[in-house]
Amino acid sequence: MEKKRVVIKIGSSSLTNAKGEIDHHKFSDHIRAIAALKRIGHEVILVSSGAVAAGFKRLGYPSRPVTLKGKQAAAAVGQSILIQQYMDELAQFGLTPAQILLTRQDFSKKDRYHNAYSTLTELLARGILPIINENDTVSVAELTFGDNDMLSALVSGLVHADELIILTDINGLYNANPKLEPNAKRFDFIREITDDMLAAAGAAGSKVGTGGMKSKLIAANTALSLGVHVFIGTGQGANKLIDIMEGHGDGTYLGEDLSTINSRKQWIALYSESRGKIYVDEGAEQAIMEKGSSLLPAGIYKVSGIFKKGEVVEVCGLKGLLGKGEVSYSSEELQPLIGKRSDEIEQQLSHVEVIHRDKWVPSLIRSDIYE
Ligand SMILES: Nc1ncnc2c1ncn2[C@@H]1O[C@H](COP(=O)(O)OP(=O)(O)O)[C@@H](O)[C@H]1O
Ligand SMILES: N[C@@H](CCC(=O)OP(=O)(O)O)C(=O)O
Repeated sequence: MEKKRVVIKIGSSSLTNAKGEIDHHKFSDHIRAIAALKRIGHEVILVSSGAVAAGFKRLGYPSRPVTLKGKQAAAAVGQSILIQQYMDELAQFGLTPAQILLTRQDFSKKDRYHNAYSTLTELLARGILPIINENDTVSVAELTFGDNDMLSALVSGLVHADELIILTDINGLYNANPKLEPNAKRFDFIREITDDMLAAAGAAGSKVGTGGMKSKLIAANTALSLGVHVFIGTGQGANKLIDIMEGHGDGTYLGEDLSTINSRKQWIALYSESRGKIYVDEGAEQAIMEKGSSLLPAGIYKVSGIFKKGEVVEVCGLKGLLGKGEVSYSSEELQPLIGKRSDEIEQQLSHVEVIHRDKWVPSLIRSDIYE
């Protein structure tokens, strides 16, 4: 079995009840599953929500506070309750947690980012379970991660994780909120997050969760763009995380299975640096995205940047980025071919494909989602 680095995000609704207490049954279930995943050799980093949800009752609030100072005070109380619970439960499996509270600036400042990376890798090398949450008590409202879904996506990129598992109170993404639409259908596998999916993803389903499915999808999009596979769903029992890793999880898997694409395509998708951009019309977009065809000069209307034959370029459609591929022509050779029909240039060239389909990787994110 290949050892993988896995970030697991657990939402408030999967750790606490609506009264502002830890749900011991759910909590123990997660710990058993994490211990089982570590036992078979995977590296695990936990992003745990639940500080506000576990703390508000002790502060005398009847429900999850809505004011900033109320949330920050509840998080300060709840975070220690949470970590104490983690320490007690993990000890039964001989595991030790490490608490890491992060703010937005820890990602945007280069030195802090590198320090966080070094600390996390050192903890993993020593078999510790890092447990990350946002440093709610000092976070300024406008500078927060938004929610822990986005924090977990950024962490998964920071540590170069193979998988991000977002555990929640529902078994995946549906085409409508199933708590409101009983006939909603679940997606088992999604290669690309579309505008329709984002529109169908609604708000939080419980009194303690924040963000709902929409924030999970936006976070998943970020993780996919960082080369991390994502699972959103639920499960029960000690084997639930192992099942998820083996592809039998109860939820939605997102992203292309990069293990099935060849290593040239993998390199193009994840590591290559783009040297230029090729802009294509609707017909060409359809051909390369839906029909699995190679890119031909006829569908190209603009080329930017300076690149050599064999370098990687981005291909953009009318709405944004479509993917990346290795070009068969330099930018200089390509300019006079723009818009030409294949039969017009066939005589002069040994082949007409600008990007051969074997050297083309469609994007996992659609840039227009952010526009
Ligand atoms: N299209 C959808 N598919 C699945 N769940 C959805 C959808 N739209 C909204 N939801 C809601 O999102 C909730 C999960 O988000 P949230 O309550 O924030 O959980 P967590 O505390 O785990 O972050 C579900 O309980 C569900 O009610
Ligand atoms: N940092 C907050 C988490 C807020 C949050 O995103 O919660 P959730 O939607 O349950 O993952 C806390 O610990 O309460």
